[in-house]
Amino acid sequence: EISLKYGADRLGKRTDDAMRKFRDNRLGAFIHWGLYAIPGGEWNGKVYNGAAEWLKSWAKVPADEWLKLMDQWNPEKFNAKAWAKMAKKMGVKYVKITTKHHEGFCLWPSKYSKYTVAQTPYKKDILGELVKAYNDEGIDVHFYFSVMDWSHPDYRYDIKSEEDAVAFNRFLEFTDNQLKELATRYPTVKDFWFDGTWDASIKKNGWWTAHVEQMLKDMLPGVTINSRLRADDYGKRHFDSNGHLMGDYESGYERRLPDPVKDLKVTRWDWEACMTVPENQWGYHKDWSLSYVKTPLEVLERIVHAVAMGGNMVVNFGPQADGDFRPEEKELADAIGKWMQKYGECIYGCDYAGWDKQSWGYYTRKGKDVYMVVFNPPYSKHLVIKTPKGTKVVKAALLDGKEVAVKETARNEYNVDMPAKDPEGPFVIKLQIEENAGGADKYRDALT
Ligand SMILES: C[C@@H]1N[C@@H](C(=O)NCc2ccccc2)[C@H](O)[C@@H]1O
Repeated sequence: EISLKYGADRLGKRTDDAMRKFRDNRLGAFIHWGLYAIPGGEWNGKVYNGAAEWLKSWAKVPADEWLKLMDQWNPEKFNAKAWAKMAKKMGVKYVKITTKHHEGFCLWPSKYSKYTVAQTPYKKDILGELVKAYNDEGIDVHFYFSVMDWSHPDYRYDIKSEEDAVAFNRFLEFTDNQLKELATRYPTVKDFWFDGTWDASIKKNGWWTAHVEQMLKDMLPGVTINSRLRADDYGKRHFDSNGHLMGDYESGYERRLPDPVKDLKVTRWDWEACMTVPENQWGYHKDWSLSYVKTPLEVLERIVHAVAMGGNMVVNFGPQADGDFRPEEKELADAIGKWMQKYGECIYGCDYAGWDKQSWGYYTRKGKDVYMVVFNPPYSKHLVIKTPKGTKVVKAALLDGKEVAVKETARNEYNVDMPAKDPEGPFVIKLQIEENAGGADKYRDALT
């Protein structure tokens, strides 16, 4: 191992209550809301099929012209309580809100910028309304914060001169001030999820990323920080030059998930994935026909896949400029919520089970309970289980208590019957197991 000043501060998972809550929450929602919701992917009559929150970049709009969108920011349908009720009904335990995206527009009245809600016709503190509304519903609030800020003249993509260094140091101080402002104004925030940290300018200032994590943890004990903030002494990001995870959880699974067989290494640390419903739209885009849009079932499978591998999943919502949600997102929240209402015990507080994945779906585990989450029922009507050495399946039952037959078919192998009544969708079987069950069995391995 090489010595690092700005590498990982800790080895292994955090075990304190705040991190346990982060982990046990498992299911979150992202809210990407900013000026980009106004044009919704269209600029000067041309619709761009790239990510809508990057329209400024695709259409090559100068910052001062883009920020004029503030004059149109007046979400007359915005109702923070309604947003919080929708999140509650979906069954999310936390919501990550874009306090400031790459465009630099702040959803809170920051005194360090003139590009905030305070300088729009809406005037009011949207972030403050949302933090209160979600917290009142018992939902944790996490802050998304983009370090890269296209509105700020001192932002630099790289440091190539003394002038760059002086300007960027001013920018880092501005960023510190905004982060302290957020931590002071909204002390119930539970997490900071940093984005826009991939540029050389940040990689050359690993010290600053370590300082930000420490600054926020000093101000808000227990707060969690994502790995995407961090760069070490050599510019290595997420994992330091010794291969140790920086921050409190890996945040590299954006619109992708680890392979349930080949990538089991992720079960050794905490991680959180985030996903879009279209192929790649975080902010509101007026035309979702431009890419594939995932069905609620496909979103659900990704949620279960993440939890089955010991991770969290954050599902993205891109509210309209008027402050309402598009019908597809309302329907999605409703469908996921209905499933979570019935089967959420296989998600909340659950983790990687350590059993070999089978084709019918995923295992999750909470203490002694192992859950089978079935997405692909087999023609055989039997769900094959292969247990770890010394583990026996004692009983299997649906969550309403109705037992399903379990038959031992070989050493550590079982057939679990499909329920008699077609569940008509992904369903859960809860297993009662016995571990470290020793003793001889009746099976004989083949001589080959
Ligand atoms: C969580 C997502 N991270 C931002 C993102 O993808 N940035 C990287 C990016 C790089 C190149 C083209 C588009 C976007 C997106 O805008 C979301 O905020």
